[in-house]
Amino acid sequence: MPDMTRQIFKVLTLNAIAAVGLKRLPPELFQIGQDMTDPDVVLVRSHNMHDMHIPESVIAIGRAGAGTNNIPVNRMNARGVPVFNTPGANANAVKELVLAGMLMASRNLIPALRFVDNLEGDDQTLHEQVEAGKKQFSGMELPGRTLGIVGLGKIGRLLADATLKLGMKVLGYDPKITVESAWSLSAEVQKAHQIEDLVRRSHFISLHVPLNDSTRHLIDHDLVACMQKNTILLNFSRDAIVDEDAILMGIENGTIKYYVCDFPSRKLQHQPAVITLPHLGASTQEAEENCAMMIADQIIDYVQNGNILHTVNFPDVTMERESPFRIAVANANVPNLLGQISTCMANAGLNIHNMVNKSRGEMAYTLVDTDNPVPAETITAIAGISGVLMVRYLPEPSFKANL
Ligand SMILES: NC(=O)c1ccc[n+]([C@@H]2O[C@H](COP(=O)([O-])OP(=O)(O)OC[C@H]3O[C@@H](n4cnc5c(N)ncnc54)[C@H](O)[C@@H]3O)[C@@H](O)[C@H]2O)c1
Ligand SMILES: O=C(O)[C@H](O)COP(=O)(O)O
Repeated sequence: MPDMTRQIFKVLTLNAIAAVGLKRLPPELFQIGQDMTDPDVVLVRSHNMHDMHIPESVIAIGRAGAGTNNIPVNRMNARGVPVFNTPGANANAVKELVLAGMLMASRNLIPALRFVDNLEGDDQTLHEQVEAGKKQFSGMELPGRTLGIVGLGKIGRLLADATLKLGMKVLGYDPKITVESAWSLSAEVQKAHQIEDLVRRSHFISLHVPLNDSTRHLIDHDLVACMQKNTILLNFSRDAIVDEDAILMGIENGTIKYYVCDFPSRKLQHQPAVITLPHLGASTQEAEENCAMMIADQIIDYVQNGNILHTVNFPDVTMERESPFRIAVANANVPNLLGQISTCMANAGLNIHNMVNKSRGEMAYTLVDTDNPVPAETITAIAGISGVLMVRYLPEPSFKANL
């Protein structure tokens, strides 16, 4: 059970988080460092946390970015620790880099640059070689071409809007599309019912799905075999969304003209038809600052009020403060747990002022405001209920001093 008398929360940063975000964490409440023992909160970007010991003191992990495949979310589920991320905060940066990737590929810009770099002789000779050599880099234009977007979330939708404005036809595939995404998706995006259908009909294919068990090697030999000749495939999601052997086979047999991605690997290095960037998708000042500010605000609200917005393992649960006394409970989503929590509170003679309970998959989360202070024994009793994963008592600061 977290230490409820703690006045200062220790924040361990595993990557550089933009200063403008860290500054939002009030110094009277948060102590921030890269080398922090027993942290309460971990802030991270792409640092791989899978092999890391995550101390029992941790009550939240904040990913300043979108992908959480570098975080052991299942392990955190078992401990009732929410894993926050910042959906959309870096989406424009990725969209712009995908557009750059499409243009680099459609106009053969990388081999063209290499060609110019290797020219020798005086200006006159250079000029002659340029005019004689440029035809090998003749490209194609985007209007009228079809872009297939796999994953119509924050990035996929922005990319759809931008490419429609460039005159492209856009096909979309997303069997798990959210209601919010569907509402904000342009009506001009045509729906592909199967990914094979999208792949067959697209000149460009761009991947914008999270990496998980169902998307690992989504682009495999079978799907590459469905592609048109000279397809341009863009992957700014994660390396393992594609089977690199299938990509290299597709390049060899002329199915894939370019594979443009953000994830270098030994297999892909020095392949002329592969354009690899060093994981630059979210590396703009704007995206880094947006992510840092968003994650800081979410963490402050969670630490102080128990409110949860934008995690990958908890339901969104927020409740306005109407009373100074609040408990937050993360528990397994099984019958009768709420009843047992209420019983503990009734046993202490506590009147419930307001309460909200939501579940997401196997995780449930409850906020309860009471009219009176919650005794330490009641918190201990709730923590002892089988299935309760984490309990926090969150009195408003002036009441906390009395704990
Ligand atoms: N290169 C970078 O620097 C960079 C930056 C940001 C995000 N990313 C990656 O891009 C991914 C997407 O980011 P986002 O902000 O758009 O996330 P998002 O959660 O807003 O969108 C992901 C979409 O993928 C859909 N999806 C899930 N499984 C699918 C499947 N099997 N087939 C088709 N669609 C599926 C979801 O329904 C959702 O709409 C992130 O998870 C991250 O891995 C990379
Ligand atoms: O998923 C993401 O948000 C991106 O991959 C960005 O990663 P980064 O924060 O390490 O640049």
